[in-house]
Amino acid sequence: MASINNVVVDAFPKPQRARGPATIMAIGTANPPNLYEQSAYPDFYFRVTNSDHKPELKQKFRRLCERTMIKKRYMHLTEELLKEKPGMCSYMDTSFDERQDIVVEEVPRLAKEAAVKAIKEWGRSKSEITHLVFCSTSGVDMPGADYRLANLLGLSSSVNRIMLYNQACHIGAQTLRIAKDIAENNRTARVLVVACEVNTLIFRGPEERDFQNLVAQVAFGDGAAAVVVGADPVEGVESPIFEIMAALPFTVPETQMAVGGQLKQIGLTFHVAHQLPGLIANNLETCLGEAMKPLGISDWNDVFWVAHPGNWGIMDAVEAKLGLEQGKLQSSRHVFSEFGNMMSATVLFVMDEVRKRAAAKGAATTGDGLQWGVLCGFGPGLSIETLVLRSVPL
Ligand SMILES: CC(C)(COP(=O)(O)OP(=O)(O)OC[C@H]1O[C@@H](n2cnc3c(N)ncnc32)[C@H](O)[C@@H]1OP(=O)(O)O)[C@@H](O)C(=O)NCCC(=O)NCCSC(=O)CC(=O)O
Repeated sequence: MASINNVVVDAFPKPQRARGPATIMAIGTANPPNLYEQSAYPDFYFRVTNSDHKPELKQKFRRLCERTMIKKRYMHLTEELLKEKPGMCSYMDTSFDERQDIVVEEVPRLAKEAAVKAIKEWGRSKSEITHLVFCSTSGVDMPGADYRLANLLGLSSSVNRIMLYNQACHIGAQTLRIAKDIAENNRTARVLVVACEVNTLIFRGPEERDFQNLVAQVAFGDGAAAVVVGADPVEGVESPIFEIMAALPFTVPETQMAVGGQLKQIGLTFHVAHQLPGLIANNLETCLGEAMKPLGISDWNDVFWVAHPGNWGIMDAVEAKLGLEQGKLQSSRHVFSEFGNMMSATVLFVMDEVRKRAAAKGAATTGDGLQWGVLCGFGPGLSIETLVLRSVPL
């Protein structure tokens, strides 16, 4: 009986484990064409939501916009489009369906723009993409945005699709953790990781008593990022950018109220606790210590940083708590100020910025001249994702 079982088991193909670590081989990003200067946003927002009769609230909103330190954001929504959808401009009207109609189309469309760029940089045929790991906080659908994206790109009908909806910011780093597991356990796997956020669900009119809604309106921008991950790169064909040496998730106990949102008939509501910067900063060192233990690194200035920015206060708190030199979070601050918080896609934009900045200044490695780096994602849970990256020579 045992030998018959062995024959049956042997008949199935066994995935071959990779020799080396999962490697990031390409990064592509995309944003919608509509650019909003943060300094002009209060005028736009109060006009389209018919709220100009609330000058004090508008002044408060203007101060919040300034406090974010965001300069620009990109959004799918335009004044023309919003005029056709008055429910989305109100504070409390039932408007889920009209929001959903937009994101079902726009999330895969924007994702495709980023994915096409990543596949082009990767340099191999899209038919060689074996896995698609897609995350988005922008709506839900059946079949999902992963299905639509696979069709738009013309991926193989046997591509192994994974769709992660409604997780917010840390999921960008988490998709890389999932891709690492896939790539290292399947030597020939080539994983297209895509994070796409079209924050149409969050846009709502202002209301004096709802501070959390005002905060949600000042910070989020639309963006998509795509990354190709695989192990054992084919020499002369695939070019490594970063290797993913370790990936550690951590859920901070008793902090589920720190950040989160609810999908409702009025859209996606969002809340952030005032304590969030401190909570992240106070727990990050434990995560970094665990992740970096095999390397014996405990000075966080000895590594390059790819951190989800969250907001300006979070970056200030992390810098202060970990004693980071000014400039360590330069790429995070740059992406936040140029694009706003694009939730899951943001950390992948930061990774792109780190390698581009390194190349532009003639650094010795993709990690700003350093060998080792950390990639951090923060989101509801409170969830902290920590990845250890190794750069490659430039
Ligand atoms: C909006 C912010 C600039 C606010 O910054 P601060 O927290 O430092 O605000 P502050 O203390 O200076 O206060 C600014 C103004 O708000 C008022 N204010 C503060 N708290 C208030 C409250 N609970 N109710 C009413 N008003 C309040 C203050 O009195 C002040 O008003 P006045 O001006 O009248 O004096 C910042 O939180 C931000 O950039 N947020 C971006 C969104 C965000 O945090 N995203 C989540 C990141 S987490 C993430 O990315 C993970 C994920 O989402 O998954």
